[in-house]
Amino acid sequence: MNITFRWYGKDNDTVTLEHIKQIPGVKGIVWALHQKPVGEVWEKEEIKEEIEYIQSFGFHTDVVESVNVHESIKLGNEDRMIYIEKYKETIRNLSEAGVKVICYNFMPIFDWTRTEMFHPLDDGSTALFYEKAKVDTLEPQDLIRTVTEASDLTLPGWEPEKMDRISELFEAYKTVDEEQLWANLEIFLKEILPVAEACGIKMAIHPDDPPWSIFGLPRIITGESSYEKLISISDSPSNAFTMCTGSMGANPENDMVQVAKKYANRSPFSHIRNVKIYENGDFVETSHHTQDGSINIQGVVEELNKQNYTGYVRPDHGRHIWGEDCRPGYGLYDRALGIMYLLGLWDAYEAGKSGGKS
Ligand SMILES: O=C(O)[C@@H](O)[C@@H](O)[C@H](O)[C@H](O)CO
Repeated sequence: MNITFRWYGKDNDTVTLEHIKQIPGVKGIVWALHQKPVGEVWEKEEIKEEIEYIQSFGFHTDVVESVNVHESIKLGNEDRMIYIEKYKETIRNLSEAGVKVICYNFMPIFDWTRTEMFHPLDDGSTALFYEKAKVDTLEPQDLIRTVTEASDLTLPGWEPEKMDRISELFEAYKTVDEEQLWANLEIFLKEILPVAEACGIKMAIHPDDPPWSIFGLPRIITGESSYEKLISISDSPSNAFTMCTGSMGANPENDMVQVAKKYANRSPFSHIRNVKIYENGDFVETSHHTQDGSINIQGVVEELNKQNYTGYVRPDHGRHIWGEDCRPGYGLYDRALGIMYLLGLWDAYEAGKSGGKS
């Protein structure tokens, strides 16, 4: 288990690399060029500058999250090949800089979706919250306002340029159902995977969050059957997954321990976090502690340990605790606590293997 921490870049995050350096066990920074418009090539010089800065703190820069996929590719527009070619160039440039894993998603229009960014919890902290009835009745514009007004810093996947084109995009997606979206993903994968494979890069697709359709938009990376379909599209070692316990696990039908058992070997990157799911379909993000949420985080780590998992792992969304003012879900403190929990579990399972000697 190679522990990493997501960081949004200088002047784009309330957390600094100096802070992250003080969390035990963190080996690498999960990074991206967040200022790049979606679809543009990430140039060698700008990649170099970013990774040199991160590496000067002693962190590796093996994992990029995300290189976002241009909407034209997901929609299957006429100009998609232009963006696919640019994506390939970015893959090549990242591989030259030593990157090993690129996380991406194939969700139409929105990235992760929540109805409240700072929902109060009983312990006095706040956390991201998804209220099903609200999403079922809200207009997308209202939701966009909730998400974008929650932070002065732009949230990936919710870029203002894209949000300005929202009606146009909804119109365009009227002709794209699940089957069509799969077909568009297949074209994208068949184009980029040979390039990624030649470069030794794993393309780790992130599950849809939440893993069901919202606002009538198709969502296809939702559970084990999606993984099987992805595998059937290409058996390239570069066709890989980001296992995200909190995204896929928000649907209680997805047993994340089983998912880890079956797919950890195809997941070079894992996001580990917990959510508490309510009977009405709402869910709230909790601490990583297994007993606080609905996901068996302990069982997932046990499974990863059994498999001697060497992939990259990061704690994911934390609560906002101790008065921290931060990006929604991306504070320092609760994610640092999450890491300590993951490391504690891991070390205990390791010690068990060697009869108590760790
Ligand atoms: O929930 C989050 O914050 C992340 O896990 C996603 O935004 C993730 O970075 C993207 O979906 C990957 O493309």
